[in-house]
Amino acid sequence: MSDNATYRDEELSSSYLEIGQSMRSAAILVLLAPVVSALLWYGVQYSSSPLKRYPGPFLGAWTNFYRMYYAYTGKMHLVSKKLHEQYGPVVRMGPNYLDVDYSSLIKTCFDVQGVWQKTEWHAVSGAMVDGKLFFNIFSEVRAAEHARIKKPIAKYFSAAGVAQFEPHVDAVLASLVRVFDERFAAEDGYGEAFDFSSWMNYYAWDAVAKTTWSQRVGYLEKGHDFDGSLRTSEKAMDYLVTVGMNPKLDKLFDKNPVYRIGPPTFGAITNLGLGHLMGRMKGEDKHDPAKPDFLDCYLEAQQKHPEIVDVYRILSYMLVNIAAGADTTACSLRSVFYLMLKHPQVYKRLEKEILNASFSTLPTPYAEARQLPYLEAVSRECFRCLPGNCMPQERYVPEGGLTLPDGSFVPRGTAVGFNAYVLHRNKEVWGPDAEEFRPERWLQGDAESDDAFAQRMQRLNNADLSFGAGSRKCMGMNLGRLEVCKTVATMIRIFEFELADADKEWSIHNSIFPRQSGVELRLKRRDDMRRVIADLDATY
Ligand code: HEM
Repeated sequence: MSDNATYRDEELSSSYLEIGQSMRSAAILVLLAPVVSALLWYGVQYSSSPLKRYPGPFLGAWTNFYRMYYAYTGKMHLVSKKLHEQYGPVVRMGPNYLDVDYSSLIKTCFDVQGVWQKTEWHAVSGAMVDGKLFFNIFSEVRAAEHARIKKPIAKYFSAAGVAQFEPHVDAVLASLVRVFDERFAAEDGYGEAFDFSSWMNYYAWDAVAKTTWSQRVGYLEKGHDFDGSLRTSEKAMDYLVTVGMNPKLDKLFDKNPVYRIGPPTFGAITNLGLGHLMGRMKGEDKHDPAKPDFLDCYLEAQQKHPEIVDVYRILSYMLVNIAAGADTTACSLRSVFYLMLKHPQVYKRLEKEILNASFSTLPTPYAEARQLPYLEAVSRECFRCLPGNCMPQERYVPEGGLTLPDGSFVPRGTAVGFNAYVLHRNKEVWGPDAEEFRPERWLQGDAESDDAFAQRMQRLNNADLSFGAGSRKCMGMNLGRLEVCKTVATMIRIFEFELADADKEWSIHNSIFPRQSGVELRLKRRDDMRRVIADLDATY
């Protein structure tokens, strides 16, 4: 080969090399461009954010994936608490989100007019109906629309309104007593250990279904999640808390118009509700007219407000009862039994109060159970220690902004969140024993004057977020309290309880509702109760 030829070959291969290199560089540039742009975008957002002054975890200030991860783990309440211990009352946990531990702001941020709107976190639980987004009373974030759909049914949730549903709760409670007696009481002494956590779910779901359309779902009788709805509900809540931290992702997963990826839908319960609604409208859904249910009330609301209440709306009212009223009540009942039995002196005192009361009948009428001050104190302490909603209750700062107690100014459009689990442990509000389970804090002290007690209660009530506050306060609070109070009074009157393993701790997965598992109990029928249980069985 000549020198010339060699030279040309080298020249050729070097120009190929150059072309190859520049193509590689171009490819790297193409690949890097989005990353660099994203970093630039994040950088500009970060450095220009008015929330930059607030402390918090580094990643939280950059991306919502930080909160999303902890929501997914079910430990958000513990993470928030730890961050507040580290950083103080205001923690920036998201690019546009401040988690605050100031109960003095509850009145402002949870206003009764609804100026402080819920964030899109809640809207993730909206559903697609005929290609349109449909929001229920919980998920509707627009204040005016929320007020419009709430108005026709609000009165049925008042204390007097829910009193008419008590016979339904009695019927399901009587079944709970019978099922517990048959399955878990021994002839003499305590029976086998059982999973109280699951049974409270069965009970609460059956009870809220019964108050809503006069029929249980059937979990108590069957003794398991026979139609899969309880598992579906857990998955739907897991989805809501996780994707709710990054609501744009909801358009990809749930509201995707091309292909819906998830979460699972409440098919079985929706069909059950729809069946009752259609049946009732045709006069085929038999129920005792002397025992009205929510569905009767919603149909009455339709008569009075036909422009607001159509068939879809009635179904939505019914389903929100189940979604918002079942797990919350189950969680509250688990808390009462677990925390009370973990503190034997509390159990002894409550047992004494209940056994000394002479109830006119069993199940204990709510009007009688609510007269027991220690029972009320124990329930409130349980709501405080493990609130039924352990995720932050979020609102957008409206026009005019918000001045925090430290004097700093938070601009309009910022999301602020109040986690009841954190606020209920604030030592400045609840005292140095805020971390302790101490029902006595809800009672008048021996040396405390009436005035001082009233003032202290006022302070505690103002700081209590167990049922939310303002225009979006829990609509079912009166029913939830009725169920918890009479269930505890009835069960303790009829049975003695103990923890299967006094040293074992429960586990909690926070998915809005703090789902407790591992609450294993044993029970024993009280000596004088055999006859009463037989009578209950015959009556209900
Ligand atoms: C002890 C049991 C209960 C607890 C601890 C509880 C707790 C709560 C909390 C904290 C909220 C506010 C959530 C937020 O703002 O993000 C709420 C809202 C709500 N709850 Fe309950 N709840 C209970 C029982 C019930 C029951 C039995 C029903 C219905 C039958 C119900 C229906 C609702 C509804 C409809 C809302 C939305 C209210 C609105 O946005 O206007 N709850 N609940």
